Amino acid sequence: MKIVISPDSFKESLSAMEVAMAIRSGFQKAWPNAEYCLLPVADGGEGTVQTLVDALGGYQLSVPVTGPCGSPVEAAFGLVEEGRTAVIEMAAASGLEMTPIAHRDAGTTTSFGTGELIRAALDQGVSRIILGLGGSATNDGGAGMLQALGCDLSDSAGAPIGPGARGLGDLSNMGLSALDPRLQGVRFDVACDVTNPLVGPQGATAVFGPQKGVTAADIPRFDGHLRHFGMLLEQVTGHAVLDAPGAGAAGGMGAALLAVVGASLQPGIDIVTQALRLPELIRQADLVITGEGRMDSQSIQGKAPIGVARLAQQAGVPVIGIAGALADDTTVLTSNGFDAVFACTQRPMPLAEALTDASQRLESVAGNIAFTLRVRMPQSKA
Ligand SMILES: O=C(O)[C@H](O)CO
Repeated sequence: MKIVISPDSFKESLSAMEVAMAIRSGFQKAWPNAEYCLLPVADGGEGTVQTLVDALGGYQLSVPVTGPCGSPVEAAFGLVEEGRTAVIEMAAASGLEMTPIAHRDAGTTTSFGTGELIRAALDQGVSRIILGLGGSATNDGGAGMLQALGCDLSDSAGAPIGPGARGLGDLSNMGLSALDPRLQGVRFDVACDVTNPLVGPQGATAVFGPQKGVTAADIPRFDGHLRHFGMLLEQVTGHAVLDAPGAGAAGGMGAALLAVVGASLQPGIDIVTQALRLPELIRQADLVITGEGRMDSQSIQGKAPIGVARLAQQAGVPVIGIAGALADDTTVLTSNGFDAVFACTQRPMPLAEALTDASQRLESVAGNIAFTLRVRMPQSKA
């Protein structure tokens, strides 16, 4: 039996490779002789650089940039294909995980550091940038990133706007004449973790703002700032961004990249699975297992496990999902490719407790699933 194990990370507790290894350990208890193929995936968010550097062979460079809260941080990006392609994760410079809970305020957090990371890649002379969007601490539409690349975003008095979603509220003018000229010679493939639009009920602020500290009262205001920003982007660049799928990824950074550097926005999982040759490997498998820290209705907006499940479904190979936590109504998952889904918390517990020992819990549930797969119901009782 050949089993492909392709999970995403369990955020804030296990890397994608650690998840894959825990699942394999559990399965080996019941299926010690199965052939296991561990291919951790990512969806454009945190873990994308590591996954692609491992798959394509390359190395990482670390540079100092501005963190989401304005203080200096070290952020790494990958160089693959003999240095011709850079792989950047916006979450490395402007991510939610690097932002302490008490400082998660999308009103002020900035994507400036992502722009600095892009500049560092340009310094290496790359001709292609794969930029992973997702897991951001920001809701600034990528305005900070554009400023770091030379874009003039100013208020009605001509002063540069301040950081974050609040700064965006002062935006009056956009000028691209001082944009880094090296951007013109670079192809941008943007790997989005979601397909949400920039604004509206499914937009960046309404759906992902709350996890970045946006209060219910601030949602309409910040959504309005992003709409104004999107309209200005459309006016200045001629690119339609307001309804584009993926424009709302990473706090609206998808929109800025689409408009200003003519990026192609693709589901991150598609870019990653192609690089890993996952479709081909799944076709040769008997069973596929995937998972993520949480699987719910947000997962179907382009998250990695759904991408893996759909590949398995297309290949006619059974696929099981394992998550730290699941949607109350799991039919949203079973009607989108999964044959079965399991949560690995066996009793109610605080999140902090669930995050510790996640590996053991995962191994234990994987073992139970594996033993269940050995059970044969007598025909008469089936
Ligand atoms: O960063 C975010 O806002 C979410 O991961 C969606 O892209």
